[in-house]
Amino acid sequence: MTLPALPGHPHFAYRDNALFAEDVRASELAATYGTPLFIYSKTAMLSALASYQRGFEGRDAQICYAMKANSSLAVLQVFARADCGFDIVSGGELERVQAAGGDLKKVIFSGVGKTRAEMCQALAAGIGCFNVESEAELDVLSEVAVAMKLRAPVSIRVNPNVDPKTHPYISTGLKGNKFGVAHEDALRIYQHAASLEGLKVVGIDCHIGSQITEVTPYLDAMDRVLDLVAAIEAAGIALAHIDFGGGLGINYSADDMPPEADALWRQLLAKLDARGYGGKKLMIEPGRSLVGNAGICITEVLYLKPGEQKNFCIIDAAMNDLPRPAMYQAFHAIVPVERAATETAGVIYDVVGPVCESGDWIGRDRILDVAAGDQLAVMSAGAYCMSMASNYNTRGRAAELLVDGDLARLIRARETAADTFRGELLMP
Ligand SMILES: Cc1ncc(COP(=O)(O)O)c(C=O)c1O
Ligand SMILES: N[C@@H](CCCC[NH3+])C(=O)O
Repeated sequence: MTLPALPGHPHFAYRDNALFAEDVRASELAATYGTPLFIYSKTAMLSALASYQRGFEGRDAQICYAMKANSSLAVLQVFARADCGFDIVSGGELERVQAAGGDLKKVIFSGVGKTRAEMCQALAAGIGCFNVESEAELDVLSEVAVAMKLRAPVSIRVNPNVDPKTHPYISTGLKGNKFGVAHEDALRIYQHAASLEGLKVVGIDCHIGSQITEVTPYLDAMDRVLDLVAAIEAAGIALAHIDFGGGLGINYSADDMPPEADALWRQLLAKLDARGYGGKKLMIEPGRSLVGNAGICITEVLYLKPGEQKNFCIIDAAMNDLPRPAMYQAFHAIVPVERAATETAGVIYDVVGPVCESGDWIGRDRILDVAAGDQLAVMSAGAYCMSMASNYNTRGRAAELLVDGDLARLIRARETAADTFRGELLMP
């Protein structure tokens, strides 16, 4: 049996057949903290960030980490300390930025359904920009700001109608998606925004989708957005910044080969320069590409269940911990935490969790050489795993660790059952 290469994980590697997270042996962490267990590498996060920073060297650019990818406080702290802003989508995320010590002036607030209460909260906090997604939202935001005797800094999310060539559930910039305003309506809506008393137009933004592995959709979206910038500024509305969103993919397997962030931005900046907008302030909102390959989830094999059609490898992590396979048929590599010294043929398994749903699978048709009690690592689990985790089947959410060199720190305690029903009340 040929063991799969670890896709894109320089900070999670085997040493003498034992998987290490930076300089810490994963099996030792699992023995101390139990499973399922998320382990993040701080170095991996900072090196992913460094690729963007290299790409933007010498430019006026602000990286706003899209914290929906992983909003654990210690993860936010890593990015806040590295001078990042944050892209948020709820008042709850704003409170997380505050709790992690982030700079509120570097916060941008995206999302199609901001409530008045969230607008008040964000205005009072003094965030940097509201990325507004509809004309109706502009009117409400202006009203809320006027009532608070403030002016809300706004950018309007335009929908460039570009196919990002990714899973349909995570493409966002096509006609028919709920996000942003249509390209052809954008100028009129900007003129409306500029006329509202409670608003100050500061920028324009777009975000075309997630797990994008090609450069062309970005180049096309940039052209479409720059066409609008020209038209909006010709109408007398100045745009201080352009925000190109997030979306850059990671390599979950050898089939996904996205460009490096610095290489992507070299091409995008060349276009920006060629079109005469190289001096504009730039913003981006990367999520997955900063944290996705900086995390793994360690799980224990509970049972092996041979079957006529399928063999099942039942693990203690489930769709409530790792929802991406159930939601998008997403692929995560699954590898042994301690490899056998000699290779065997292995057996083909569907790797499934204990949740009562047929959709509760983590990997299909995986060749594994495992026994009950062994540990497996689900790779590329830093993004959209813990942040989308649930308590379905009254399963407490997993513990999380942050590793930095040979130091591992608990950054989230494992949830107990009592944690999951705190706040629930019995009838008198
Ligand atoms: C508005 C917005 N910005 C940024 C992101 C981050 O995307 P990604 O994690 O693909 O970089 C998303 C999620 O797709 C988003 O909806
Ligand atoms: N949750 C998705 C990405 C959604 C991006 C948010 N707009 C995923 O895991 O791939």
